[in-house]
Amino acid sequence: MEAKEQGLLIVLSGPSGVGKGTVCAALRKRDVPFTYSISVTTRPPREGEVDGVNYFFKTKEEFENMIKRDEFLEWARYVNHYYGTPRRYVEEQLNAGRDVLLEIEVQGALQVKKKFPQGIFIFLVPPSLKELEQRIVSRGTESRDVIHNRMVVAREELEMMKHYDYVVVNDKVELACDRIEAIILAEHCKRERMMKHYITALKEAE
Ligand SMILES: Nc1nc2c(ncn2[C@@H]2O[C@H](COP(=O)(O)OP(=O)(O)O)[C@@H](O)[C@H]2O)c(=O)[nH]1
Ligand SMILES: Nc1ncnc2c1ncn2[C@@H]1O[C@H](COP(=O)(O)OP(=O)(O)O)[C@@H](O)[C@H]1O
Repeated sequence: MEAKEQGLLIVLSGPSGVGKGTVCAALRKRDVPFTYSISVTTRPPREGEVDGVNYFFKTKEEFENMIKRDEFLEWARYVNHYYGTPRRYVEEQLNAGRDVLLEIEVQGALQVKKKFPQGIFIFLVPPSLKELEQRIVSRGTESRDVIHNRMVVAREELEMMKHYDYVVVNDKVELACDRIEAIILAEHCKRERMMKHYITALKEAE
């Protein structure tokens, strides 16, 4: 008898500059078998970002047409730009039994929680707010004004931690990855998930 698991929807959020991108890149190197959803955004590409790899970069009009056609699982406006998760790819991957990781901000995560209450919601936090600002400054991709706006939003976002199932401190990247891997491993072993599959498998074997 084989207990085949369904894919898990994993949502990772956290304030700008906390290290979401860095931690996801480190998880990729570990060959953790996630499917990473690629978001659509109206934000201009940063140096080194590639269309279709980091994001699908679209105009405001293109984005708004995608909203009208109901092509997003969730979407939000964040610091003057639109960001959204294309629905179809995520649904296909979950149905194929693959875990899908969404790296999205809080408003979008709350929309996903309504549609997928069984999702796993992880909030990445910095060791301190001072360290957070330093990371955004040292990344060197944002102007002083944008950094100020992002710090204002970051303070509000930290309040939203209460909507998440898990909080992971990104003190050291490898430790943060260990924690995320541990959470996902444990979630795969959850009794209610396993029981559902065993009951299905038992019924099929009857
Ligand atoms: N709701 C939503 N947020 C997204 C999506 N893609 C990225 N984001 C979030 O948008 C915020 C800004 O992303 P970005 O401009 O790449 O900056 P950075 O993540 O701070 O480096 C981050 O909190 C991302 O997690 C998406 O598809 N939907
Ligand atoms: N654990 C960490 N310790 C020190 N610096 C980090 C850590 N995680 C990320 N950084 C640095 O912080 C900056 C912001 O990280 P990034 O992944 O771009 O954040 P986000 O995607 O959350 O906006 C980058 O310069 C990155 O190298």
